[in-house]
Amino acid sequence: MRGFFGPEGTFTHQALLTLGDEPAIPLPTVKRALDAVRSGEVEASLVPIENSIEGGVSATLDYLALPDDPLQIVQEVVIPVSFDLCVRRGTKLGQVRRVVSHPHAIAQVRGWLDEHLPDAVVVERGSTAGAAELVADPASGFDAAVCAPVAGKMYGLVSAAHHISDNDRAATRFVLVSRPGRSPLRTGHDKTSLVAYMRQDHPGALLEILQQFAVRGVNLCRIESRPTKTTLGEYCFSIDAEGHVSEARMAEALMGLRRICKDVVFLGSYPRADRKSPKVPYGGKDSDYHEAQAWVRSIEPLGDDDPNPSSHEN
Ligand SMILES: O=C(O)C(=O)C[C@]1(C(=O)O)C=C[C@@H](O)C=C1
Repeated sequence: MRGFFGPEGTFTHQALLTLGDEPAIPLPTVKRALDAVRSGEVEASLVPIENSIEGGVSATLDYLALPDDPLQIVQEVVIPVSFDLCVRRGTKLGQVRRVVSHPHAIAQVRGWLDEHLPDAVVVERGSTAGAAELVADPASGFDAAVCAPVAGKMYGLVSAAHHISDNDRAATRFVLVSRPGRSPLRTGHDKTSLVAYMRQDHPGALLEILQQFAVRGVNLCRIESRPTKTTLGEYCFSIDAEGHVSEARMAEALMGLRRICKDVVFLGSYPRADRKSPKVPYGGKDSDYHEAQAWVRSIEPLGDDDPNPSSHEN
């Protein structure tokens, strides 16, 4: 059985429905949804990871990549997100004093709220659908939820205002996460996610990480720094790169990272939702790497007359 960041009616739920109509368990927080995968309660969970306006979803980035217990992304889904202001039947826009929603949703309608409800108190809660469920109860003290119109309907609310997003092209990316195992097969339009921990802070440390990808012609689709949660000012880098770990240039980039970083947490290679194929640079095909490797071996057959090659290292 699958889990998802719920309750029913979240954008995560809508994203899940695009994967089929298998029964799935709503879990109230991202942490719960990921813990349920770790404990084996569910075989995989769908969680939000990135929004085109607000950026990365910190709870997902952090709980997914626990260094001692990382999970693996096996699929991604991207859906457009658009919000309504949902109220109990009979409530007029002018009567709305207290609004509730998920922090990412609030951030995406900030301009509309400032213009239309400048005096309203805006309160953050765990999810957009959870906010709609709250507003349905008149004793909750909330008059309106910022949520998907389907969530409003699901909890018996009506829309006091439609399409209140400040940016009408907003989209959120969700990932289906399972316990570590074999990556889904390479499709030719894949993404690889990982977290890189620098060996020590020094000038050019980030540049060295980026160079591992750049020299092999691997394009990055997302990079952000996250606190390591050990010392103030210490960060790791959460990265999505174009390509699959079974491709030679990606494997070489990962090996390069592994050599220069304190730790690299692999979070999976999986098909891109937009099916965009990467541009392979000159000399970047698997056959180019294999030919070059065969050439080096033909010059100096590996290890043949040197029983202990590492003894030359200093
Ligand atoms: O609360 C929801 O409906 C969610 O699925 C979470 C979430 C998010 O974390 O970004 C997903 C999409 C929207 O951008 C707002 C909230």
